[in-house]
Amino acid sequence: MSSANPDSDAEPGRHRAGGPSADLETCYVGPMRVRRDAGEASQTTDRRLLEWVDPRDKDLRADRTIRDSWRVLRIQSEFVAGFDALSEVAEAVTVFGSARLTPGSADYDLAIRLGQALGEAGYAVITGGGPGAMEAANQGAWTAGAQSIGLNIELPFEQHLNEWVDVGMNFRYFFVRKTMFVKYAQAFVCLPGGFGTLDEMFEALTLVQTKKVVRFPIVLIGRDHWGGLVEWMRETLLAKNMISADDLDLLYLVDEPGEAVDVIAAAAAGRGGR
Ligand SMILES: C/C(=C\CNc1ncnc2c1ncn2[C@@H]1O[C@H](COP(=O)(O)O)[C@@H](O)[C@H]1O)CO
Repeated sequence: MSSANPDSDAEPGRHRAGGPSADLETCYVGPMRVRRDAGEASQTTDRRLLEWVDPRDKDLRADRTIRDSWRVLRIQSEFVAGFDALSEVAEAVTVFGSARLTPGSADYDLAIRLGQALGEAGYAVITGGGPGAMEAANQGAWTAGAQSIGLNIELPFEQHLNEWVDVGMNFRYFFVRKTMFVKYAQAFVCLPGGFGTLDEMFEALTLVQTKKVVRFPIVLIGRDHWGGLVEWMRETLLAKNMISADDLDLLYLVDEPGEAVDVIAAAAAGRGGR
């Protein structure tokens, strides 16, 4: 492996006796599918990008400069690939939600129904391409005959695009993937979820609050899950004047997929859409 190419550690052509070994993990490094041992696999591209380098070490600092310059090209190429893959997507809604939902649970079923309702309303559905809510929303979209898009991310463990995705891409960089979630959607719907979903929801919220994004609503589906958080925003953040009352209006709390579709359609109509 060239030291000037810090993220390309697939080492093609390395031979091992005895064929594929059980202690190797299959994972994706950007678009590449590779088999590596667990230690190597935990070294994701994002982790290498954000790795701390001791600033007291002059040689390490110099090495970092070269590596980061090279890295910019890879980031650039990931943007190009993402723009190319998604430029033909028509009207789309990005759906976020827990990777840990299990088939048969009420929230998983809600995610399927949401994907289907969005698809039947004519929207392509974009998800993180993983398991749980993502897989369920993709299933719903696929069942409705809508475009079902999955934007996966390199993680430190085995990771596959779910089987319901018909346009899929594996990203190395979190922030590149996040750009695609926003750029090709006209609304976000957040299903019940944990830290990942909260991160995505708050990023969307700050983009809208700061008017970096002006075109879309953020719908939180599942009052049981989201109601407490919105209440905390009102009782704590608003009460302490850390947000304004208008900011709370950026979030739409609903329970049913049909209500989410209505909010999105109304927002589209308000900005001269369909
Ligand atoms: C934890 C598990 C799988 C992880 N796989 C993921 N694949 C793709 N996208 C993911 C994954 N995990 C999180 N995300 C993104 O964050 C959101 C969900 O995070 P949460 O913490 O589960 O709420 C989701 O919208 C994705 O974009 C299965 O064991």
